[in-house]
Amino acid sequence: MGRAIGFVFGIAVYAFFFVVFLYSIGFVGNLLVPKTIDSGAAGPLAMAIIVNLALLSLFAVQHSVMARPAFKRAWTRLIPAYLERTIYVLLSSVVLAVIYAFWQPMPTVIWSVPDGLATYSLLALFWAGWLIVLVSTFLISHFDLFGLSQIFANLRQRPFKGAPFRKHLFYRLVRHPMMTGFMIAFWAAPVMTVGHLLFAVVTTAYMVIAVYRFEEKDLIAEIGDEYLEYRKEAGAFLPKLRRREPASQPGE
Ligand SMILES: C[S@@+](CC[C@H](N)C(=O)[O-])C[C@H]1O[C@@H](n2cnc3c(N)ncnc32)[C@H](O)[C@@H]1O
Repeated sequence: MGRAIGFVFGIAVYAFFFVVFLYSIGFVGNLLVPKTIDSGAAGPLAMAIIVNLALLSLFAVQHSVMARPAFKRAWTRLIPAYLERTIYVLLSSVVLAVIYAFWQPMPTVIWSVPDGLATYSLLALFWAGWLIVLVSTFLISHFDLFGLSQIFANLRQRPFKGAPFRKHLFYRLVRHPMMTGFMIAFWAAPVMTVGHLLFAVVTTAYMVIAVYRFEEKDLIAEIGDEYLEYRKEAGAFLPKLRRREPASQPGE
């Protein structure tokens, strides 16, 4: 009975996450959803900056603290281990929903590209960014990342074996394609307002810090030399430029 409830809870959390993910696209892209990054009446600028920075900090703290191995070890003494990822996904989604609900618009326009090719190119980049994010989750293991494999293994009373370390497709070129996708989606805006720029700058800074300060340290501790070698082969967010080998001379 407990296992079935855990399974239904995990599925419900995944459905909630997916709605929040779709809302994120609308929020950042000013598309379809009722509240977007630029919608609503603007209040005092200083207050908007304080509120928005507090909201983004809330996400950074929740997302980074709960992902640390030491936190997970302590946390899983209080909750069933198979629900750890599900609860992480739930709280991350709730914090994102809070950000979208309380975000303060800062509508001064920084840039606005002319209609036509420039706008279409940025919109294509915007959608490409989100697609890279989604595809990357499947390249690692979508169902592990969002807790579904864990609740399914528990339902079947099987041990959960996490996904192996991956170095294929996007991950052959860059070590953090999901973050690259987010960065593209956040910066590729035909109309960039002060609020949107604040969001793009802070989230990009957070992703760079979180990757170098936390995620890669954990990966090196877990995988060791293989990850250190991988760092030489693939760039963090952009593919490495490879120097062409000089053509060998006759007789060499
Ligand atoms: C939200 S994902 C982001 C992955 C990566 N930073 C990216 O941007 O594509 C974070 C999880 O992916 C795992 N991860 C990172 N690189 C991986 C790889 N190459 N293969 C398998 N798992 C990986 C980390 O251990 C962490 O649990």
